[in-house]
Amino acid sequence: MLVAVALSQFVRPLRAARAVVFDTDGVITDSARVHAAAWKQVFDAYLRSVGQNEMFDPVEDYRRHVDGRSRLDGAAGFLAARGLDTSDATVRAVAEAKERLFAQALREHGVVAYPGTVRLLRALRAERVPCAAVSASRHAPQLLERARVRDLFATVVDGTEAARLALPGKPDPALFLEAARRLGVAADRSAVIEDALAGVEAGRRGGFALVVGVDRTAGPTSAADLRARGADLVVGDLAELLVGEVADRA
Ligand SMILES: O=P(O)(O)OC[C@H]1O[C@@H](O)[C@H](O)[C@@H](O)[C@@H]1O
Repeated sequence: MLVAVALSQFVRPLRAARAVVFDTDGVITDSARVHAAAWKQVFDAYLRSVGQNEMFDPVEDYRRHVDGRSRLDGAAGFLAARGLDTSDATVRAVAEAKERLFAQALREHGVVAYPGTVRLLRALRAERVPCAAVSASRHAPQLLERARVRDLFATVVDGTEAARLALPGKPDPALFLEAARRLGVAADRSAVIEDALAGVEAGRRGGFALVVGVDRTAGPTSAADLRARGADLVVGDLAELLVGEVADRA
């Protein structure tokens, strides 16, 4: 007797997902480094102005205090971590300066999508698994358009939507849950793919069936940190979620 076996293109942990929610900066588009560079320029100028010698580390400080958080939360988070002034005026001034630099960098250099992410998105589309893009950033729709991947997502929940709907930022799961709701699939049947520690924690707290951590920095503890915050699986590139690629860096 012949038995039909459905061959999946996806690695085993992803096969049960009926929807996939992607973070944007650093997962879909190569823009986390653009944010980090803009933050560094602004924080360093501020640190010098208040007589501090230890500058902003665009890998470690960014990962721990800024990545995945809204513009104001990121500014306040880093200043608080250094024990500096977190008054509304200072936080807003720093955040606005960063926004000017980021917008200028986008105009001058643009942004691209990671090829491995595009491969995964196309495979999900071929298997009719709906996908959403989520971001703390108000620039996310523009980034997705400029990287020519906007049409691969059924919905986008970005920083502007979060403000309009009064959704709390990551590590609260509200943005991811809103995305799953729009896709019409429960969180416990959906996967979240995130590179930020705050975002991985949000996926875990939201009760998602699978939380994939993306470790682009490959630092000494970066994969372990993603796991500690709740990642079930850590990959360096999203193509590793397709069969035939190596998945899950320990
Ligand atoms: O200032 P924006 O574009 O609204 O972005 C807010 C935040 O968006 C997050 O996705 C980034 O990780 C942060 O670095 C950024 O600060």
